[in-house]
Amino acid sequence: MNVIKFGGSSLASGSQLKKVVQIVKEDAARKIVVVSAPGKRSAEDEKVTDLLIGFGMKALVGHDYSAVLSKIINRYQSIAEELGLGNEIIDEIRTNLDSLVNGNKDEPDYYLDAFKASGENNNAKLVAAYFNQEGVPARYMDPKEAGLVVTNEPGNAQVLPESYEQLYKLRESKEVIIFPGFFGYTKDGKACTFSRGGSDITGSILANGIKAGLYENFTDVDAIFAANPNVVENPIGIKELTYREMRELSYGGFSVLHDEALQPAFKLGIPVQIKNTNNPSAPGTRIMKERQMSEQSVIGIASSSGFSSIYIDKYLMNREIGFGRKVLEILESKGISYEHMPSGIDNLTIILHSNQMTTEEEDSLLVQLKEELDADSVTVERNIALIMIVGEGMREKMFTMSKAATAFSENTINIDMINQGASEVSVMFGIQAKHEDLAVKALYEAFFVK
Ligand SMILES: Nc1ncnc2c1ncn2[C@@H]1O[C@H](COP(=O)(O)OP(=O)(O)O)[C@@H](O)[C@H]1O
Ligand SMILES: N[C@@H](CC(=O)OP(=O)(O)O)C(=O)O
Repeated sequence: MNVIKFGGSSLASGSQLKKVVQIVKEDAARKIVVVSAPGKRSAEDEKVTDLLIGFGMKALVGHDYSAVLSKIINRYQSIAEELGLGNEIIDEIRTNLDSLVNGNKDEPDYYLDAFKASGENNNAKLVAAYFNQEGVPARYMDPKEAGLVVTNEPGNAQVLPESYEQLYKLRESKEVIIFPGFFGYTKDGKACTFSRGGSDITGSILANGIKAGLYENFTDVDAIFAANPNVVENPIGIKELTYREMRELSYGGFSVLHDEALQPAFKLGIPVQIKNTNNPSAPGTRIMKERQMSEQSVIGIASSSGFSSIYIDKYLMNREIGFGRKVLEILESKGISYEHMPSGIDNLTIILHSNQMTTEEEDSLLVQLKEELDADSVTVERNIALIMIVGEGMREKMFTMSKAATAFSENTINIDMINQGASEVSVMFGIQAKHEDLAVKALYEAFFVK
């Protein structure tokens, strides 16, 4: 039995949904279908989730939301009309959207999460109606009824372990199950979403819960490419990846699969297959425990921006017992998480997501670090991008670092930080964000073209 997830791009219009039903019909193992909210039909289009956030924000502060609400209803309506579905489903969606406004505004994060979750929830109902019309017996599944329980962290929910056992019973369904992605319910019954792009996580959780043979993730590209196709022209497609490689690449910026979406499948060794809804016969990319090794040491190059790098310098730091603990305690007291912390004898760099602080808060953090640590200097670099080169084969090949360093220097890109993960599956470079695309192109050229 397989779990099959369709992303927003695969559900953006009626013609996309026609492909989806065809794909599900082709393989009787495809019993659990996870759906996102309708995504973009073109580069300029808006995702229904983004429209819902706009709707929720306006409703929260009492502003006029009628225009954005009409846009949302029109998205569902145009899909329903294209598919020849009756008015019933649109009436149901309209009633649901109207009711969201009356949620509890005393808890703004949960209030907004109910809006966000409705995008996939209403779409799952629409997709189930369409499947039945097309002769595929299907049933919408409410995540609450299914027992998908999550932590009380709106916009960043984590699955609770008891969910897996509860979800196992979905195997018994005679009909194809249409399960809305992106959210679950807290123990006290509130809808709570995963982070953005989180329908991928739902698919993986369900794959674990029903002990699936395969988790198929359908999107709008033929494969996971060795570099972001929006940066590098015609990058090569990757046939196979290990879980570890994919984890590093999706963390590093390969937005095609959410970086939290591997763990549940990985725990049971369930392979994940990325496929293209618009070209389902393309083999796609398979992610699994082990892969066939090739001559190629590096398998992918990822990048992401929006980081700050705080540099702390103190003579004899290496001798000072508890120095690292003090640094981390200061971050913890401010509710700040850090991404990486490479260190030298007398210095330490902390890489963190810039969006955790305003510039003023960052300045006051620097003062606090300097004073409480009695540091010689504490400085910050903003607008840092992280570039990651990833590949299991890097452990054996000694020249990877020199090749990367040459690519940077030939393009006069200064490396602010280097961090080799303990797993030796990746190396990370911190550079000025303005050089991000150039760095990816240069590394792609060095490892895949030359
Ligand atoms: N290395 C990569 N390989 C493939 N796609 C990538 C990569 N990096 C970024 N992407 C982008 O990810 C997109 C697919 O992810 P997403 O938009 O979340 O799809 P969906 O709507 O199916 O959830 C692709 O269209 C592509 O632009
Ligand atoms: N619709 C949600 C969740 C999601 O996973 O969407 P998509 O599959 O289109 O990335 C979002 O936009 O964040």
